[in-house]
Amino acid sequence: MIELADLTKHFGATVAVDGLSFRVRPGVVTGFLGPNGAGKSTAMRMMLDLDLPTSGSVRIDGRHYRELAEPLKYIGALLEAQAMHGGRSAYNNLLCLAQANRIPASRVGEVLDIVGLTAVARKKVKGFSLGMGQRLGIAAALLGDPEILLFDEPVNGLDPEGIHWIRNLMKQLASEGRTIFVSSHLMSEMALTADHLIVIGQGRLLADTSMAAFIQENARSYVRLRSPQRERLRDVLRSEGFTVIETDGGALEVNGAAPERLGELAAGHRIVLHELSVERASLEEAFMRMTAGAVEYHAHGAVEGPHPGPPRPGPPPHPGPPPGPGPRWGAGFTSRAEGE
Ligand SMILES: Nc1ncnc2c1ncn2[C@@H]1O[C@H](COP(=O)(O)OP(=O)(O)OP(=O)(O)O)[C@@H](O)[C@H]1O
Repeated sequence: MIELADLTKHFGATVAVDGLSFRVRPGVVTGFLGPNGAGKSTAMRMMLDLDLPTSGSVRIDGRHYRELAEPLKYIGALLEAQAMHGGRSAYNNLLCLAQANRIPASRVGEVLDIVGLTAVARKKVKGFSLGMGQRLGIAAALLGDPEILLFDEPVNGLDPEGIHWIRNLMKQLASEGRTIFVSSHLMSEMALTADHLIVIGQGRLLADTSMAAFIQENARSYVRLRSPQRERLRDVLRSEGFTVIETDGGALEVNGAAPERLGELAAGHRIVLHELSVERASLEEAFMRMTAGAVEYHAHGAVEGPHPGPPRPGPPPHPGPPPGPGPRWGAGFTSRAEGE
């Protein structure tokens, strides 16, 4: 379990994380979403004691990171940039990490096996592909057999096979009762992986809910119908109590209806249908709608809710243009970011 209590981080005038409070629970994959610059990486870095909070706290199984005698045995992380020694082999990189954390050397072979790098264990890391590097980073995160794992953008730049592998690994780790917390900008992938979602915008909590509830509450599912007898169909549907939206493209959209019922109604009135399709609400649509008011930068008019409705109140505007992204440190668990 990870617990954030009123966690706040300022970088000069930039408020990167603003009073965040939530819990990440074991046994499920929890997705961490937010537009660029929302504060996801900063929050994750504070979970790992790589950035110091300006105020508030993070507890790992009830304790602060610094109170954990052997932190790698509690929490492992794959951050965006990995701090691996390119001139050393995969095996030696992990062995150094194991020795520094009093983890038996036998565990190195085990984690290399889990991530499928046994065959290249003695090869220098500088020759590794992006996918191999990600696998090695995950091996490092798994080294202490921790109950809690953080993954910051784990599928960035990976091919479909690599993405599939990481997805299944995270699900497997969660099914073992571990706490899995993962950030990603790939909505379709997140929709397949996460059971629960934490959504932030401009450093503040926007949602802490199940994947299903988030999509249901923030996006629309509807049935689309096309017919050469459009007006008749519309009148029949309305007389049956359905809410029908007429689109510019000539289709009819019906919210919250079973497609079977609509098809039977059309057949009962001898109305020809050219299309009867279900449009399921997507995580991407729900995310765009929820965060439309909370993006740090976006092209004019580029971010709009996918369907009409009152705009949601977003957090107040950002206090000012932030500096460029801060330096990224890997999962070496030793260095603090500059700029503090
Ligand atoms: N070391 C730093 N020094 C100064 N500002 C920083 C530093 N790290 C992050 N920031 C700023 O804090 C804010 C949050 O950044 P952060 O990287 O945590 O967001 P993010 O949600 O992970 O973004 P992305 O999705 O683009 O990776 C941004 O405005 C960023 O420019």
